Amino acid sequence: MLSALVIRNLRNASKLASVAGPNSDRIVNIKWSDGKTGEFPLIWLRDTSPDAATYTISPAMTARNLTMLEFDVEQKAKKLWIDESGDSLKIEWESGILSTFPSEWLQIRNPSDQEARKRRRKVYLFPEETWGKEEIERKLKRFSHEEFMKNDRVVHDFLEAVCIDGIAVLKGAPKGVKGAVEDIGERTGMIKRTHFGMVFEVSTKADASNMAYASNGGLPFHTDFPSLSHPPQLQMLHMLQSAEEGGNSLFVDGFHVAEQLRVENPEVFRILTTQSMEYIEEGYDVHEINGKTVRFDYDMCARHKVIRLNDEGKVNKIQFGNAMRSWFYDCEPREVQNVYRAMKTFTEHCYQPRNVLKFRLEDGDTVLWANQRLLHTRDGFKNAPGKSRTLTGCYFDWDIVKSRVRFLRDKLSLEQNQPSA
Ligand SMILES: C[N+](C)(C)CCCC(=O)O
Ligand SMILES: O=C(O)CCC(=O)C(=O)O
Ligand SMILES: [Fe+2]
Repeated sequence: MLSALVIRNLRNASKLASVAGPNSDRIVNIKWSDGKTGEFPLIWLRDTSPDAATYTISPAMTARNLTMLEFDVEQKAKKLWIDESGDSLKIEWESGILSTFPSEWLQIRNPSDQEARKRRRKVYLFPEETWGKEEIERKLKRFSHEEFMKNDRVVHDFLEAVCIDGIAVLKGAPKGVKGAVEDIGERTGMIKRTHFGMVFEVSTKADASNMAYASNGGLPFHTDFPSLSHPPQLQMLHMLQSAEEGGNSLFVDGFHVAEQLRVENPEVFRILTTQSMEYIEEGYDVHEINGKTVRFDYDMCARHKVIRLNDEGKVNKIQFGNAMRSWFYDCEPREVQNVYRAMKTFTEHCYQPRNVLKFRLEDGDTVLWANQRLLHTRDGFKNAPGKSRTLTGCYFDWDIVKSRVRFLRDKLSLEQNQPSA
């Protein structure tokens, strides 16, 4: 939707000076009075025309009315001109439709402006930098739980920090009171349910369904659920009862470790980005769903590369968990030794002091992080008599979290808000 901010900026947009074309490539050339220029494909102008015949824009929906089956991709303009005030480009199409493109509308979307394209790419909320210990200790963002619960701006800033830094902290929820995870979940969007329930509890339990529940020992660095083909993209933990000693939280930026390996150990990087690992998770978990205690049996199996690259060769996913790693290596037997060497080197990098963020969650603190980027763990702990270390937690997926960030940018007319249509 057009936010108040865009409307405000519209009044400040520089004037349109001239329009020429379309040329033989069906490009319309535009000049602004400040000297800026723009190349706009004619068919794109027809397709994105901000008028009610082209788009349905209501509070409940933003959607294109045109169908590709009926859309004439060769259609022509009858007439193109800049209105007298210089505020907008007008196009009258062969079909009779009249389009009006305000100057600011064209500036924001200018396809030949690299800055405009760069600005648009920020809408995906991808991280721009990875971190080591020093960087994250300097920039880790912490917010008040109470403020998060009542102030939308804090929800925005907290979730934005998680998108960019991969981790952020909420401090000081009422101590020892259950429900903080559910409350934060509601402010964030939709909790992602797993075979451990909507909200899980981490404490030492009999018949433990997971290593985190099995003892008060430390755990190895891992991402949660390499056993799933689509592991949750974010994880949250809230401290209900901290240990008397130990039980610290440790995090490492797996994207950072991967970039280190790319430079410092290319052979290990090659193996981890090409050889997939299989993970299994077989057992059952007993938890409550809608007030009923249920036993959920599972036999999960999935395979991933420890480091996944996107089409441009950028690191975009990390999956590793030694407890669930299976026995199967889909490669020649003589290659297996080097696969183990690679996993070992990767793990050693995760533990290097230059990479590790370590802090203690106090009672009432919550941490939310990117589960397909950061590896996490805890160190061993000792409980005070009668006080068993207990956390609650849940998972989210990026679409929901990022949707909330964009929604709040629009609702609060923040500078980072971007148009949908
Ligand atoms: C924390 N818990 C038990 C809900 C899930 C752990 C998933 C994993 O160990 O990969
Ligand atoms: O006990 C902890 O602090 C974390 C345990 C863990 O790895 C998890 O809950 O996923
Ligand atoms: Fe975990």
